[in-house]
Amino acid sequence: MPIALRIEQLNKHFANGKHALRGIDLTVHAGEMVALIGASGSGKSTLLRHVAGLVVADGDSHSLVEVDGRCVQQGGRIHRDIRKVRSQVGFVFQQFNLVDRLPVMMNVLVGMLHRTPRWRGWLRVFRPHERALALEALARVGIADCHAQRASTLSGGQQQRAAIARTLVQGAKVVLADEPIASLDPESSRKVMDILARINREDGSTVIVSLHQVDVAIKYCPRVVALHQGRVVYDGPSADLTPALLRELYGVQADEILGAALPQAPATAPVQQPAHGWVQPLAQAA
Ligand SMILES: Nc1ncnc2c1ncn2[C@@H]1O[C@H](COP(=O)(O)OP(=O)(O)OP(=O)(O)O)[C@@H](O)[C@H]1O
Repeated sequence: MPIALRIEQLNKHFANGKHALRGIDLTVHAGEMVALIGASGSGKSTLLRHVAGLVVADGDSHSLVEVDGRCVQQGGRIHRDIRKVRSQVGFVFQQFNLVDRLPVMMNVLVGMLHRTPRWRGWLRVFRPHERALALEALARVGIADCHAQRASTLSGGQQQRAAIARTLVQGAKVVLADEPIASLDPESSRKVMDILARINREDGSTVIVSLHQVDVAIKYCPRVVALHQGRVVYDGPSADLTPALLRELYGVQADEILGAALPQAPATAPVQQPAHGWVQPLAQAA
């Protein structure tokens, strides 16, 4: 399988001195569905934003981020052809990032702007076949009947599905979803996760989704990457992520990411080390 995402030696200090990412190395193959988990502040959003080229790594580093073989940023500098790479990367935000006052259809058509002449984007002139594609994308996410409504009139779950439809018309090979279900009710969350899984399965898109709760990650993603204080502390099969291992990796923070669905293991339960995947026990990572 070709490599969809390559991250090497990624370090990030913010201006306030916060060391948000610490030596991240990560390779994701095309067609994988990967969950990024970790407690609040562990660096999930920061990592995804580096992949999309929205945040730049430390300037003095030897860092590299490549998507689909193309450089996003290297050594703390965004690549000059970033627009080409960005067209391959769909970003789904926790807060949907739709334009409230515009119709749903127009919000979805925005995903096509990278391949339409600029004047058409300004004047919002889209061809019938482009509108048909947008409608098809809305049908795939189950909200075609809402296409003429203003985005602000949709429920949170519907807005998130519209945001996913936007990545569909974009033709993104890699979909980054940053806590896409964090502000949704359980039923809307299930629908959004089902849609992401379908895009991965049916279109072969690579999906990297950051999630707060490990039960959702295990249900939908064969591979989990766990962050703790800006480091990867686990990278392996989701099936091997037992509550006991999570407690070993996260200590008192484990309950935040365990979610309600997993049985509570006694804190003293022996930890089964998986055959592979356990990157660095917390005690050694500190
Ligand atoms: N622009 C910024 N300036 C300073 N510090 C930042 C900035 N963005 C993020 N941070 C800090 O970097 C760390 C990682 O933040 P990040 O948002 O990536 O975590 P997260 O795992 O996505 O958290 P959450 O699950 O709460 O969204 C946090 O300590 C956060 O406060």
